[in-house]
Amino acid sequence: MKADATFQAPPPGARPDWTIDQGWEAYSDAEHQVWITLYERQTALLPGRACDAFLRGLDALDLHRTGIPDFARVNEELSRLTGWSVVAVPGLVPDDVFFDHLANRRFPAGQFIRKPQELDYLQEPDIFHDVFGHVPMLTDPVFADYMQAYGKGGQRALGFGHLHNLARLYWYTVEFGLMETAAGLRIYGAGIVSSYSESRFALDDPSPNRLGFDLERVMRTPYRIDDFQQVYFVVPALQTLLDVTVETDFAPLYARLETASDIPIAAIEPADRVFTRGTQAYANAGGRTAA
Ligand SMILES: C[C@H](O)[C@H](O)[C@H]1CNc2nc(N)[nH]c(=O)c2N1
Ligand SMILES: N[C@@H](Cc1ccccc1)C(=O)O
Ligand SMILES: [Fe+2]
Repeated sequence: MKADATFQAPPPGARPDWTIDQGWEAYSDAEHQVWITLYERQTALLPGRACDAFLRGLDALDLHRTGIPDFARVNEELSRLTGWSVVAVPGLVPDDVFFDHLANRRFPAGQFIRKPQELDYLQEPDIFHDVFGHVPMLTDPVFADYMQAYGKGGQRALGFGHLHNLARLYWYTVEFGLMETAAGLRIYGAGIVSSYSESRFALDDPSPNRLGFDLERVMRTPYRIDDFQQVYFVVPALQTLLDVTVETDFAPLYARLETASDIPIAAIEPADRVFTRGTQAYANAGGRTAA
């Protein structure tokens, strides 16, 4: 289901808000096995790589090794912790629908799971990316508030015609964010923690730039949806991310962005705080199509 302008009505069987029943009883043994394989690979890799909030959330929700989690069970704990819940959707939903869910502390998660032959690369977010990647962070009170604020900000950005700028903020934080900690850089972005290869690449590979997070800078930086990122942005703490985004009125920022040029994806600007000056070797060699 592509969330493009030609398909804005919910598919047959979905509710007006695009949600569907998870239908947990209907997952096959093979589908549960895909979850278990992915879960075990990631949980072996993530201690020392994912941030504490993610690892704590993973423990708290007990997204068990025994198969695809039942949203009803996850929601008991999640709603108790931060008032968030997970709702099932058929795939990508239109932007306004997505933001309405977030603004009401509902996270729309794909109901389907990837096929065993596509463990490592997906076009559309499946239940593993959405639930394993995103939901643990929603147990953190600060991140929980950030996601809700983002949903409200999304509604506002649509009104200003600046969703493309706000989408970059989501991409470089919620999906591909890194955090600076006393123990070193850690991952909090869902696109990284749910990926076996990128959870190593994002922290260890000499190729990508790793730069300090700056709101306007991020909103001027395009991103890649087809391969590992060429730049990651590092926040000092989740609280800092929440504070700057909530305290900044984006309206004047959007107005400035009308005339500001995009920053080339691999560029380093004089004002950037540089954690890693990447070689860009991976991207320059052609990325995943060359590998
Ligand atoms: C910009 C916006 O955040 C993005 O395009 C939305 C659209 N619809 C979505 N729908 C689902 N199910 N999951 C998503 O992450 C998104 N992302
Ligand atoms: N402060 C933003 C809203 C927002 C908050 C948090 C994250 C993203 C956006 C605005 O004025 O539009
Ligand atoms: Fe995602």
